[in-house]
Amino acid sequence: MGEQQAAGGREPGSGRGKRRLGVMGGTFDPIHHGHLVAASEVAALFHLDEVIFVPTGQPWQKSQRAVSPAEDRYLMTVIATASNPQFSVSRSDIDRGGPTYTIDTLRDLRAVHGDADLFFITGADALSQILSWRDHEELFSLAHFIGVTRPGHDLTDDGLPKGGVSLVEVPALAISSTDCRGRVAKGDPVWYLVPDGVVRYIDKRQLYRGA
Ligand SMILES: Nc1ncnc2c1ncn2[C@@H]1O[C@H](COP(=O)(O)OP(=O)(O)OP(=O)(O)O)[C@@H](O)[C@H]1O
Ligand SMILES: O=C(O)c1ccc[n+]([C@@H]2O[C@H](COP(=O)([O-])O)[C@@H](O)[C@H]2O)c1
Repeated sequence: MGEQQAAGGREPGSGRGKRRLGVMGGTFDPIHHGHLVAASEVAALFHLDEVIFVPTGQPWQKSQRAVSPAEDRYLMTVIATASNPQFSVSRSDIDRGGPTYTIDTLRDLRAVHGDADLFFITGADALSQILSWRDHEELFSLAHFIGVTRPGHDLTDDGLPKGGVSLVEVPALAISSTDCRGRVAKGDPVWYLVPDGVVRYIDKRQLYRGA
């Protein structure tokens, strides 16, 4: 485990006294322990003051399937992060409306958080697609990107701007939201794959029964 590479041989933004904010964007349908471990590990390695989880409004690259209502995904994210004082949740992508683009997420956060250093945390699968994201050339001027290992996906920064991305190995948890939804649909347990409160919320709202 540990950081494989940090831009310029040191952690970006360190020693400048600015707030260091992690941004963990995701559809979180549902949020699971893979997301939480990734955020926690990056927060420790990069000395982040806070990690802001940002549930997507409309994830345009997931349009081939029905995504659960944004309010359910938002509330599950709040429940999952509530016990960690370093974690918070933003409604920015949900309240903006329309398809969610990370360029807008980062612009909104920059407007609210002034001159803080932003660190966008993303999994190996998402990192490999980043050149297909809207305005990807500008993304790297707004935040430093941290790609984390994810079982089944190679972690590589091939083709990405030098200095714009750090690669980090986190404890591997072979959990995906797709798998969690499939398990609920089959009546299999999701205890310990997602936080206890999220298990209860899924049950209360009868989510994923027909997934
Ligand atoms: N087990 C995991 N380990 C590390 N990173 C993960 C893991 N699961 C998801 N991520 C990362 O978290 C971010 C948000 O993920 P997302 O909400 O799409 O979850 P997901 O499990 O990939 O969902 P789905 O299975 O529905 O595609 C992405 O950058 C993704 O790569
Ligand atoms: O900006 C884009 O064009 C873009 C395209 C695909 C995904 N993203 C972001 O990547 C993060 C993970 O997305 P997802 O769909 O894997 O949950 C989330 O914050 C998305 O908004 C962003």
